[in-house]
Amino acid sequence: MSSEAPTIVVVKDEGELVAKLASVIEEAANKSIEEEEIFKIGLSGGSLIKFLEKGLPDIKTDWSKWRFFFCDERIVPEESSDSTYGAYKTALIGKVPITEDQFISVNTDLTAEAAAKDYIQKLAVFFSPDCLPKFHMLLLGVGPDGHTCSLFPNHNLLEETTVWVAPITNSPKPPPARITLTFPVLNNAECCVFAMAGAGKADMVKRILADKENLPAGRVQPEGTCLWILDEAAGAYLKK
Ligand SMILES: O=C1O[C@H](COP(=O)(O)O)[C@@H](O)[C@H](O)[C@H]1O
Repeated sequence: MSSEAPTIVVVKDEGELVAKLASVIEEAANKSIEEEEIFKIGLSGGSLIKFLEKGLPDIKTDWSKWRFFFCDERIVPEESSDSTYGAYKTALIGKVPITEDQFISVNTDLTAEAAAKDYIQKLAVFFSPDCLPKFHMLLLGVGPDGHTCSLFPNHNLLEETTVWVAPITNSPKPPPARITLTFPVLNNAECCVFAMAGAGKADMVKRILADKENLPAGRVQPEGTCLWILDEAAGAYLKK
């Protein structure tokens, strides 16, 4: 695990955050495509979706080389307002030149346990089964309790080291059934990026980045780089 401190970038407002996030993604995507002919990016849900809806259309890239994975997903029908895949389809299809088959989606017709196993099989098509998946980039959020992906404080999944993707059926935040990438996979990524805006995030940002409380999002310390992009409101309690 890297002991490097994360890089923290504070920009003025949500508009600048969207632009910065898009430029970071663009650079990583074009590098990966040049080197490997593919860009493997993991998406979180929640507030990140609207940042990507606004920022991705401006990216200059070979979109056909992108593959979108899910850092976590809720076990609900795609039509549900809780479905992360459903939200990304609405946010991105038709606005960036990508197709549904570029999303490696979770089979939410299954139970959480079966869906997690099935997603591991889907990942194994893109990553060697002999070692941990190495995503080019994982885009992450932080909930009000410090959770990231569907890794919640004091939950036994925080200690899960045997599987790439784990089920959870007692999520403290609804809906209760979800699947999530586990810490070994998060921390094997080439780059993890947190993007957060608004005063509502400020206290949690301070607890993780300044006070270094042992909260799930603070345990993301990847092999590669870790970048936090904040607007001034979210970064308000960090020392200048
Ligand atoms: O439930 C979830 O919450 C987190 C944080 O969402 P936010 O709206 O507070 O940014 C999200 O990263 C995760 O993917 C999602 O399932």
